[in-house]
Parts: sequence; C-alpha cells; structure tokens
Amino acid sequence: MDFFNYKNQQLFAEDVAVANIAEEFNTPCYIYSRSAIEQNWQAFDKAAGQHPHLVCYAVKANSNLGVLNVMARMGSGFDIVSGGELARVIEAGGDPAKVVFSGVGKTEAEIEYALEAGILCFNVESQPELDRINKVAAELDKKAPISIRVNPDVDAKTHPYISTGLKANKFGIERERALEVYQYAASLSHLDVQGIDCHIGSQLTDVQPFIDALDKVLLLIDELKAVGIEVKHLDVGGGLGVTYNDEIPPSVDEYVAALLSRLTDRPALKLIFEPGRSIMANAGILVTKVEFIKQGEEKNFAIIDAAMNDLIRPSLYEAWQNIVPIDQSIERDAAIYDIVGPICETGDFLGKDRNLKIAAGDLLAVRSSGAYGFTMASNYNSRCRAAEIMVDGKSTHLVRAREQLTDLWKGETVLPA
Ligand SMILES: Cc1ncc(COP(=O)(O)O)c(C=O)c1O
Ligand SMILES: N[C@@H](CCCC[NH3+])C(=O)O
Repeated sequence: MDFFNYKNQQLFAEDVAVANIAEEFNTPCYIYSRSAIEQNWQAFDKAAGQHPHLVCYAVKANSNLGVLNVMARMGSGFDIVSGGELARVIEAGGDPAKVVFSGVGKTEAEIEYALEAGILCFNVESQPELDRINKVAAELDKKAPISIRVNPDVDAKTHPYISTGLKANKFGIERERALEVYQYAASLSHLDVQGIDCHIGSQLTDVQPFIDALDKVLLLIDELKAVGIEVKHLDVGGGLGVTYNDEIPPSVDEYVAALLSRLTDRPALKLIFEPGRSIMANAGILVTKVEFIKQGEEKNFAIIDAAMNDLIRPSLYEAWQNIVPIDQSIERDAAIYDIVGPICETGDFLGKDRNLKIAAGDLLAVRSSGAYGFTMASNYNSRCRAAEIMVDGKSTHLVRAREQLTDLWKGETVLPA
C-alpha cells in the first residue's frame, strides 16, 4: 500500500496534506510515513513465518533516530557498518544484542565499542580483520561472535557501483578460499564462529541472483559441517529492489518464499535479513519548491531549492526518481524540464526531461526518497541539510530539524591570532 496518495488532487502523506507540512517546516524537507515503515518491516517478519529469523534493518539506508526508533519498537535487529551507526541504534532504543556489524574496514576502536555493547555478530570481510577482532577480543577477555561474508561471484545485474558480490568487488572472502578462512577463524582463541553471510548488491529486481548466491552458500555450509564447523545462522544480506519507475521487483513474499524453498531440510538454520531500501525507499519523499523557471535555448530548467547535496542518487548513479507536483489541480501548459538544484555543478540535477505543468513557487515531491536520501546528504556548497518529518496518521513529528547556519561550522574554528 502507498501511504503517499492524492486526495482531491492534493498529495497527502498518510492523513496530512504535504502542502501543510511544507508550510510548517519549510522546504526542502524529507517526509517519512511511519505506517509505511512498519508495514514494509512487517512484510519480512511475516513472510519468514515460523522459520527462525531476525530482520536486521540496514541502517545506512536511513539512520534518522525516529526511523530507527519505529523499528526498534517492533523488535527489529539492525545491520550497521560503523561505530556511528551503532551509537545511533542505541540512542534510538535499539537492542545491541540484535546488531550485526558489516563492512570491510572496521577499526580497533569500533570493534572494541561493539564488543563492549554486546552485539550479535561481526560479519567479517577479510583474514586480517579476523586477526584484528581476535586481538581486540583477547584484550577485553571476551569471545567475539563472527560470521564470514562470502563473496559468491554472482552477477546481481544492478548498477556497477552498488553490485558487491563479484570477484572484482572489495567485499567478502572468495568462495574458493572460504573453507580455509573458516578453519583459520575456528582456530583463533577469542573468536566464536556463529554464522555465514552473503550480500551481493542492492536494487536487485530479479530473484534468481539471490537464489544462485544462496545455493553456493548452502553448499559451503555443508562443506563446513563436514570439517566440524557448524554455523547457526545464515545472513542473506539485503538488496531487494523497489519500484522507482517501471521496475517490477519480486514482492517480499516472493523473495522470502524463494529463499525458504531452499531451506526446507534446514528448519533450525536461523535466517538473518538485512533489508534497507525495500523498507525505506517508498516510505519517504523529498519535498522541494520551484524557485525559478529558466528557459534556455535548448532546454527548460526548473531550478528548485533541493540539490544534489540533499539527494545524490540521480547525480551519482543516474538514478531515476519520480518527480510530481504536490497540487495537481492547477491547470497549466505542460513543458519538458530538467529539474536542477542551485549547486555549482552541471551534475546537480534531480531529474531530466520531465514533462510537468509547473511554475515558480510550486511544490514538488521527489518520490521514493526514504532510502539513501538524507543519509547520503552533505553540506556541499555550505548548504544546510534539510529537515526530516515523520507522519503518523494525522500527526507530524519533526524528527530532525533543518540545520542552521551556525551548525555549518560546529567544532571548527579559525586560527589563533
Ligand atoms: C552488507 C549490506 N547489507 C545490507 C545492505 C542493504 O541493502 P539494500 O538497501 O539494498 O537492502 C547493504 C547495502 O547494499 C549492504 O552492503
Ligand atoms: N547508495 C546506494 C545503495 C548502496 C547500497 C549500500 N551497500 C543507492 O542509493 O542506491
């Protein structure tokens, strides 16, 4: 179900008119729907049914404390990639015992922090990382729970920047070396081998690469068992795609059912999911105002008050996101526009060649912006980052205020005279 809908030609977020939110909180602003987040999270939980499982939301998709708190209240686990994300999970009321820690470059300080917090598992990406975790755990007189991220060499058929399961990518341990690395891990005194992990990329719209990767990992689980290493959980990563334009990704039900169909003879193998985009992308929009219409010789430009610093996906991946007027009732002539921001870069666009009926002062919504939107925002051009608002039925909550000019130099100072 879509929680951003037109009623009487006005865009609503749940039961609140987006125009009213923009008036109260100004633009640009991100708006998230609590119901959408809950429904998308529960889709995973329900689809897994009685099979032992844990949904570990990938914090990188959207790490707003309000967003994390909505999931923490439902009992979610979290997939983190930094000490900063762990701190945010804890601050938002998340349970560290349900946290898995992914990423290729964990520092000693981050490992120590995660061990002290008592996380569920480190998803280890290299042999030197095993040594580092073992060393830090020994210093703390603890045993670190680990799983090894296996790179199955499967083509996820997604954008090359967000494909992670190929030999050419920096992630995980090659399938061929995995057995040997597991045996090495099992030999280290302060590691406790708990699981196995795999994540092949993001925005996958076909279920087959997931299944190909799973089959390779299941074979490895059997090989490990044969040498006396028994894993308790299988972390299948995230990566399920969403509809931005005309993509038709598998539903959560289809995706989970396809995975479970391979696990019928392994009822005790706990599944961990790390969905990010599929929970958050369509639970959020970015609202922006048209500042000027500029007619160039070759193109028309709608210059808006949001920019690549607010939402970098179109500039970085040439990602397409739907851009719609908030008020559809105004009758104007349609024209083709590039939707561009005020940043001094030709690559600063949110959409190209869009057919819209717009004028200066109009509000637009960039759809599907709840994932990898605010989390990838920056202060480029010394722009203040946008406000974030959570809608919950009829009520709105400011879950992060717009940055102020003074926030732009927090912690920074000029040289002494
Ligand atoms: C290890 C890991 N887990 C989970 C995710 C979340 O992926 P997605 O947002 O595509 O579900 C990512 C990002 O691709 C990731 O790198
Ligand atoms: N940031 C990417 C997804 C990256 C996934 C992280 N492993 C996007 O917006 O599509």
